[in-house]
Amino acid sequence: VDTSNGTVPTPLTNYLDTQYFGEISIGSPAQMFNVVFDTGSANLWVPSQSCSPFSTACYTHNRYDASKSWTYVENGTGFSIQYASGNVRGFLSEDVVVVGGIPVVQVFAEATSLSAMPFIFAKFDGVLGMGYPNVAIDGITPVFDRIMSQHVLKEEVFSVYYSRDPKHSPGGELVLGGTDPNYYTGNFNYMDTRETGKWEVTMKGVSVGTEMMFCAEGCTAVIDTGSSYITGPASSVSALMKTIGAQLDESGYKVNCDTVKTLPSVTFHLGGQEYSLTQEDYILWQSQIEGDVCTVTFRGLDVPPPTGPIWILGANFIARYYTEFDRRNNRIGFATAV
Ligand SMILES: CCN(C(=O)c1cnc(C)nc1NCc1ccco1)[C@H]1CCCNC1
Repeated sequence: VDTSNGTVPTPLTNYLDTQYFGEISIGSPAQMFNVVFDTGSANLWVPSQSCSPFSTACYTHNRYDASKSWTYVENGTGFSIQYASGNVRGFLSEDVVVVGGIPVVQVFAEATSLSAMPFIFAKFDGVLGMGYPNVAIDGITPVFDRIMSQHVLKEEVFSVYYSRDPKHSPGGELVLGGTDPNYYTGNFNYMDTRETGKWEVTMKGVSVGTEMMFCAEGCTAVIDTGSSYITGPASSVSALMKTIGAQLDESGYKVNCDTVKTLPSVTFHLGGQEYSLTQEDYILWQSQIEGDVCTVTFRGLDVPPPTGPIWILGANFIARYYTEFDRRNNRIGFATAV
C-alpha cells in the first residue's frame, strides 16, 4: 500500500445503498473482517469466537479467535454499547489491527452477544468507530487517533465516498489522510464541528421545496457515516412525510412510485450553504415481484436530551455530498459527489 503521499484509500462495498463497509484485519496471522467506518461511534468491535451459539447474529458473521493470534494481548474488561437500533456486549482484547495497510496496536471489543435486531440484517461483521476519543466507551483510544500518532498521514483528515449506483465498483471509498478528487467536483464548503467533540454541526434549517419547515431556530445535525438514512425528530419527519404524501408501514415510509417525479427537494441549511436532496437522492426505488416499492430514506427518531433533539444525516446524504472529516481543524467539509 502506497502511503508515501500520506493518503491511504480503502475500497468500500455498497449493499443496497443502505450498508457500506470495508475490510480490515485483526491478529497475526490476519483474520479478515468487514466493518462499517462509523463517525457516529468511536469504538471498534467485531464478533468473538467465544460468542454464545444462541446469538444468531454472531455465528452468521466472521468471528475473532484470540487463540489463533500470536500478537493477541488479553484484557478482559467488560464492554457494552447501545445504539438506537440495537446493542452489543462483550469484553476488551488487544491485537494488531490493519486499516488500509496501516498497522496499529488496538484495544477493541470482542462481541459475545449481538442483538438479533438489527445485526442479523448486517452484511458487515463489526463497526470501526471513527468518532472523537471523548465519545469512546471505556476511554479507549480510537483507531484513527492511533494512526494519527504514527505521523504517516499527509493531513489529519479522512474522507468518505458512498456510491449510489449498486453496479458501480467500488461501492465507495474511505481515504485516510486526504480526499479523492476522482469522487467529487467543485470546492469543499466547511463548517466547524460543535464544541461537543462529536462529528456534529449546527444546522440552520430544513426546507421542503422553497418552504422552511423545520429547525428554523437552529438545531444539531450529526454527520453519521454509519447510518443508512436521514433521521429527524419523529414529529418533524411525520410532518415532512405528510407533505410528500408518504405512508408509514412496518418497514418505513413509502410513496407511490408514480408520484416520485413530482416530489419536492429537501434542503439542509448547513454552514451558510444549502444542501438539497432531490427525489432521486431520498427515494429508494426497488423493483419487486409484486411491483415497484418506493421507500423514503427518512426515519423519525427521537434522541432524548441532552444529546437530542437532533437530525442525523446518513449514507443517503453522504452519497450526494462527498464528506471530509477534519480532525486537525475540527471541521467537516462537503463537496458535490460525482
Ligand atoms: C452500525 C450501527 N448503526 C446503524 O445505523 C446500523 C445498524 N444496523 C445495521 C444492519 N446497519 C446499520 N448501518 C448500516 C450502514 C453502514 C454504512 C451506512 O449505514 C449506527 C448506530 C449509531 C451510530 N452510527 C451507526
